[in-house]
Amino acid sequence: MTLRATDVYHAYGDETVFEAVSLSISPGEVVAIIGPSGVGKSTLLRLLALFDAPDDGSIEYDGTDVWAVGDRERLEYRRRIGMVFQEASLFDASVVRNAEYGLRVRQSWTDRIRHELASLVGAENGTIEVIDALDAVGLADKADQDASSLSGGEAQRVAFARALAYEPDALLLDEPTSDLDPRNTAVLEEAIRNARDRGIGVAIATHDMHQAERIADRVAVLLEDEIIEVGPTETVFEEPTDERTQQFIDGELIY
Ligand SMILES: Nc1ncnc2c1ncn2[C@@H]1O[C@H](COP(=O)(O)OP(=O)(O)OP(=O)(O)O)[C@@H](O)[C@H]1O
Repeated sequence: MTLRATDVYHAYGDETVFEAVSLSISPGEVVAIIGPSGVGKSTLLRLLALFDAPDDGSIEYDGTDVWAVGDRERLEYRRRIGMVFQEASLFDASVVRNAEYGLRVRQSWTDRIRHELASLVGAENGTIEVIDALDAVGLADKADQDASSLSGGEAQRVAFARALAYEPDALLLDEPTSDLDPRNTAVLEEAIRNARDRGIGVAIATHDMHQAERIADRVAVLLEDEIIEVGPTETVFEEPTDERTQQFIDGELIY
């Protein structure tokens, strides 16, 4: 499913965040959104995830203006999106209970059928999708552990598994590794690549330029109310068309 923001204007009260932002995320690509703190990266992800409606412009999923359809249809679209925030925000329950939360919200099969199928393939502590998702972040062996006993990095990996478990069409990631050490970051980056390779479209807001270089297919630079540049990662980092992009990457553009 292709997500697209077209000429989106958004403000909080009198404070304009951006004027006319356009960005698309296609199936099977990772798009990194970079830019200074407070420029609106999280806001853009929230708009793409349908948490908030844009004040002007449109958000389209596969060409459908999702704020022009009814609430029920929009909810169906919303369920096709997985979102991961900077904070894992897990429930006080086991790892597997946390990881299966999104799936429960979306599920169309009964628990019993899912668990029966899971037990057929030897995944006794959860459904197939949940065990797969926990496996993708290297935590299948901790499925029955209390989430409260996890490290911050492991908790964030469970939050990613929770988003992955119900097989979303797109993943929107808001600085998901900003509090993580290099090892946990590497595990999540590998899981992001694998999700991309399975056809999931990924948008990630990040302050880590090296991370953007490592995992993004395209990079969008958000600055001064607009996206000043968007293009293939190598082009944006090696031969940016806007001199402010180079200044930002070099750390010379401070807001
Ligand atoms: N709920 C809100 N109410 C009012 N203002 C808000 C709200 N959320 C964000 N803002 C403001 O909108 C602007 C953009 O915030 P946003 O969090 O989208 O930026 P960001 O680029 O993600 O920042 P960071 O990199 O620090 O996470 C900021 O000036 C912020 O203070």
